[in-house]
Amino acid sequence: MTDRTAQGDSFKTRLGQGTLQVGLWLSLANSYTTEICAGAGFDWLLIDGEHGPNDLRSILAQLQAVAAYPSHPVVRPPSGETWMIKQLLDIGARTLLVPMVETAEQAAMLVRAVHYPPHGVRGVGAAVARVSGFDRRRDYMSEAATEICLLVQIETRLGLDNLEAIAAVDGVDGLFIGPADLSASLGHPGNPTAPAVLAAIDQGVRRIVASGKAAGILMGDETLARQAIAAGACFVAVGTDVSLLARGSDTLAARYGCARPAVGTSGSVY
Ligand SMILES: O=C(O)C(=O)C[C@H](O)[C@@H](O)CO
Repeated sequence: MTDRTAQGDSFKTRLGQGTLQVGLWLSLANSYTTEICAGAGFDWLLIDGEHGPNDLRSILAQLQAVAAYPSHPVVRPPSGETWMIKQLLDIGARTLLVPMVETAEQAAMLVRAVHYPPHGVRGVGAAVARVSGFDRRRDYMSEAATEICLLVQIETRLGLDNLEAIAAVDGVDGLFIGPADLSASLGHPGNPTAPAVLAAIDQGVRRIVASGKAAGILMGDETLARQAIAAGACFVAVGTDVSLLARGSDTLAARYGCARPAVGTSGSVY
């Protein structure tokens, strides 16, 4: 697998240094479009198994497609189930973004899920898995702990309340604010740009940075993305494959007068 870990320049290393890394969100669940996006040069690419129609095999195909490029793949499972995490790590995901983390206890369970005993509960099967190069990497078991990067999503009122306790969990490498879910949890569903939500996002990013952990976010609006970066966010997804295709095709259709009118009035930041 291609990664910059060997050169001491991995996504995880740069995360620890607070170096800005710009990403793209991939929800199309397709290795062909993922490869197109990998060629664009983003620092990282989020393969979304929570809301994108992915399964283990489609995530595997996308990891294989990205491997030829320097962009670092981050995989989001639908939830933080231990068995899902084991399967994703075995197919070669090094960095996971787990949605809906609300307590320190939940974060500690996730840390245990990504590590082998005695520090965790990850099942041992790397010898037959892609992550070890099918046992051609004999040092995988001893190196896994330093390579794996665990990111958790803060996207509810309870998660915000417990932010410092979650950040204090050893083994959590970064905390990522989810504006869509957070806006719903704060009483503004479908409106992540409501002033109260934007204030909570700004405060959340600053609290994560103050905790010493890396802060991340998805923000497709450039002004808001740059505000998050100014507040200290260092892994920032700035758009989605879906919106690039949808807005690009809308725009082209409109130029020839065949666009369908948009429905509804609420704006999206994605
Ligand atoms: O809550 C959020 O925002 C996220 O977690 C990202 C969304 O899931 C993303 O799919 C855009 O809606």
